[in-house]
Amino acid sequence: MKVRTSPPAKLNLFLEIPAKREDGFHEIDTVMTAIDLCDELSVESIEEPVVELSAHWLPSLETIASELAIDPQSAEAKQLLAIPEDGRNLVVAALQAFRKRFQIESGFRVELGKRIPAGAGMGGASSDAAHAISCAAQIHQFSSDHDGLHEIAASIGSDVPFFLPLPPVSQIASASTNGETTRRPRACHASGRGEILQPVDMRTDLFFVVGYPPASLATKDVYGRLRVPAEPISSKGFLASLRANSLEDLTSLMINRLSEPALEIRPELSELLESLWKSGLQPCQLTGSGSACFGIARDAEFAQTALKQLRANQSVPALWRATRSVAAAATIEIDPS
Ligand SMILES: C[C@](O)(CO)[C@H](O)COP(=O)(O)OP(=O)(O)OC[C@H]1O[C@@H](n2ccc(N)nc2=O)[C@H](O)[C@@H]1O
Ligand SMILES: Nc1ncnc2c1ncn2[C@@H]1O[C@H](COP(=O)(O)OP(=O)(O)OP(=O)(O)O)[C@@H](O)[C@H]1O
Repeated sequence: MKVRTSPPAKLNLFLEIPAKREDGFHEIDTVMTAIDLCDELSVESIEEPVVELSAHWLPSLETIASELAIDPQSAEAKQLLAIPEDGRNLVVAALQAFRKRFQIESGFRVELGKRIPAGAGMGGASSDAAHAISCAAQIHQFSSDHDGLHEIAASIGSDVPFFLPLPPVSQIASASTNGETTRRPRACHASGRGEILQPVDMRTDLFFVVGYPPASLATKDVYGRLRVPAEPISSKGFLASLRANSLEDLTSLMINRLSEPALEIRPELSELLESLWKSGLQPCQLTGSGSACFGIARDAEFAQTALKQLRANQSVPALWRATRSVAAAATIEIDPS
């Protein structure tokens, strides 16, 4: 059996880090939405007890390198655009964990088409891993509610559970019971290490322009430079504005506590942020641990206008994408071939 899905990227609209934990990770207080910038994943069951992955850029490595204004044969491109095909790829790690957990003898053959840049703070690898788990569950006829799926996801990475369907309401920590709860929301509040998820009722779509510069950032390095705030800001006010769809309030309430350490490592990100701001996309900020930055547009048309302007400005090369909020969890199609 072969199935297909399109793992989406995510943006952190709000990210505060209230504390460092004993286990070396940090407590986070974040609001994330998935966006319609998606990879393409196909997963097929095979008899051999292995996980085989082949990965490539969409539409091609050359096109992506040209947008980033780098030579596709250069060492820089090799470092920035490398996609591991072995156990370092979170898809392989997730499917191996799935086979081990459920004692599955057969293996998987996976094809991965990448559009989401890595080391971008857009959760691309995490989304691929979560969607691979959902595909494996579908192939082996596990319910998408199976407890084990969230456990496998959390063991692969802090951002991975966000991209699975949420557990039924009774299992969601302090879930709202007023009908706004859904298992495939466009936005979630995440706490703990990132695995305690609560859906957020976003009244309308949000529109964005996202920019990824020719520079990646390692999540570990960015957290490593963070100074935990003495007085963390709660996401409560931000969540209230998001529910009320009050874009003006969002401007003053948006925050990413990882911006400061990310900008210390990559000061050139300030130019990317400035160009987003100048094109009228406000508020704008870094997503996750960077290096991608985004700005909010008032509607889809404004996002397209800003996109054209940003692409015309050759002095700040980046993968610029106009995008909108979508559900994070997989919709899986059965491949008839
Ligand atoms: C920045 C965010 O993207 C915000 O959503 C996430 O917190 C990062 O999640 P992620 O990339 O899935 O991170 P992981 O792969 O679990 O961890 C990578 C490294 O980031 C740091 N890390 C990550 C998550 C967290 N809550 N606290 C941390 O301190 C740890 O040093 C860890 O070794
Ligand atoms: N499926 C995958 N696609 C691309 N890169 C992957 C994948 N799995 C593992 N990697 C490796 O993981 C590294 C970080 O990729 P990832 O997309 O997780 O970073 P990120 O954009 O910072 O996401 P996050 O916000 O989850 O930290 C890459 O440099 C790459 O070598």
